Amino acid sequence: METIIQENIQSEIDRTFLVHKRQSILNRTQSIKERKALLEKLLAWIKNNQGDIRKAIHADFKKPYLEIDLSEIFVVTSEIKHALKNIDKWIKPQKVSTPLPMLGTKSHVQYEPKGTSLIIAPWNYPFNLAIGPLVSAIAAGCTAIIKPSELTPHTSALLRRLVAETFDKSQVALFEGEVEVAQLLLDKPFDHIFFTGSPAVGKIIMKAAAENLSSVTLELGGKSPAIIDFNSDLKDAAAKIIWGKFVNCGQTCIAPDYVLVHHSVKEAFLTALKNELEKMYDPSGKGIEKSKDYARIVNGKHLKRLKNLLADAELKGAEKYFGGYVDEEEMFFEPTVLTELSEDMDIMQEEIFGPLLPVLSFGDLEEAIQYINMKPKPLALYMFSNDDDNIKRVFQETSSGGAVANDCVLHFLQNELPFGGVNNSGIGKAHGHFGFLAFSNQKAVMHQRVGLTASKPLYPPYGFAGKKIIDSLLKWF
Ligand SMILES: NC(=O)c1ccc[n+]([C@@H]2O[C@H](COP(=O)([O-])OP(=O)(O)OC[C@H]3O[C@@H](n4cnc5c(N)ncnc54)[C@H](O)[C@@H]3O)[C@@H](O)[C@H]2O)c1
Repeated sequence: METIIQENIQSEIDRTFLVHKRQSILNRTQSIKERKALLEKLLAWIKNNQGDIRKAIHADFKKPYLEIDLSEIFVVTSEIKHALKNIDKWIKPQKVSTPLPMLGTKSHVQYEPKGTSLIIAPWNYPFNLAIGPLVSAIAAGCTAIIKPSELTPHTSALLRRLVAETFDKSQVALFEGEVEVAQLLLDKPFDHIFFTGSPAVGKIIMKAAAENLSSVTLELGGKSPAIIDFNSDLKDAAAKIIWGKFVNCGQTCIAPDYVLVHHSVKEAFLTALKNELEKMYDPSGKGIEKSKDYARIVNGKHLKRLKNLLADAELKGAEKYFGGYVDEEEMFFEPTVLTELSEDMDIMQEEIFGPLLPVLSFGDLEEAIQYINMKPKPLALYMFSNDDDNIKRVFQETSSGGAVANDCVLHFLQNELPFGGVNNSGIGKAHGHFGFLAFSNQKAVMHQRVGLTASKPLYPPYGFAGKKIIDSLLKWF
């Protein structure tokens, strides 16, 4: 039975890929007006179905409506509006200047759609991370096949409806399913693969892409640090870290993974963390599990993984400063702050991706910088300080996909910035113009008129005239 289903999906994938291959060639002459029309249709669908989007994501892991509106819907609608506003500018061929040895020629960069694209999305922002990259694919003129996460079935079903009601199958298609479906898709020679997920699966994707030399954008994860300098506004920093860490129940790729706080303000910072946590998630004092503003863990497997991280840390000497309560039936995991950490704990090696926050201290900034530089490069780095020189120093002496001073997570909303990681946290960039570039081939175009080779002196049989030209090139340029 399973084999028959597998064969059906296989033939459906084969057929869809072929259709997309043909369409992607036609798309080379697609007008900007056509691309804008597709984006406007997408925008209208989202506006008309906002209630259904909320319901689907909430059904998957009780994400609060306000968080859905901000981090799933607004992020995507602003991405679409930004593309609609800028697409004419992005598509325009870019003239380049002509260096002296190239006099007599004329050159420009032409943006052509890469062609067929595959978008593989994770579960943690299931709408945003499937549709956000689709906006860039459409803006660039690519066809797209989306493979949403199997862990958020309500959102996946909604995405299927969105695609069916908005696009012609030849432009955008969607395949739901488990890992096997992703693997069948990955056998196809896509022109570009845009993957969002874990570094471990990112490596599998890159290997599969290598078979066809498909280009890739890998939006991965990692351990993003937050540094609290001795002179920072502790109350403000604590509030921002509590929000950045516990929004979406800590299941955010750019959540601060752990905190490095200057030893002189550690106790005051921990007190501020506790105060801010209670203010946000337990204002009535009835317990955080009663809060409607706190999401749940996506499934039992992840809940168990987080419980194991906590147990391993406690076994090796970590102390719970706050939290630790778990209700398995409700998939509730209380926001938990840990101190007394050491490097042999799993929690200090793996991306946490849940509501556990280790707080470590450092003596001077050099120590914090060295600690970060010993680990794989993070997706984001947050620096809370009142000293601009210290901020500048940390940003210069560490490497991360993004960096924010005196806040966290917010850079995701800034469409003018490239979003993505570096090495272990990702390859390539997304959002706005950078997303458009990810799905575009930057074609080098030159027109010869009377340039270097026009009178053929550089061709064999080599003679005096050719030698003279080469000699002067070497001498003067
Ligand atoms: N950089 C970003 O923008 C960003 C955003 C969100 C999440 N993330 C990262 O994603 C991870 C969490 O999401 P997840 O658990 O859904 O990630 P995941 O890597 O387990 O899965 C992501 C997608 O890949 C597919 N997949 C899983 N195993 C596969 C395999 N062997 N072959 C082919 N496809 C496979 C899944 O079906 C899913 O659609 C975290 O590491 C997080 O940091 C990164």
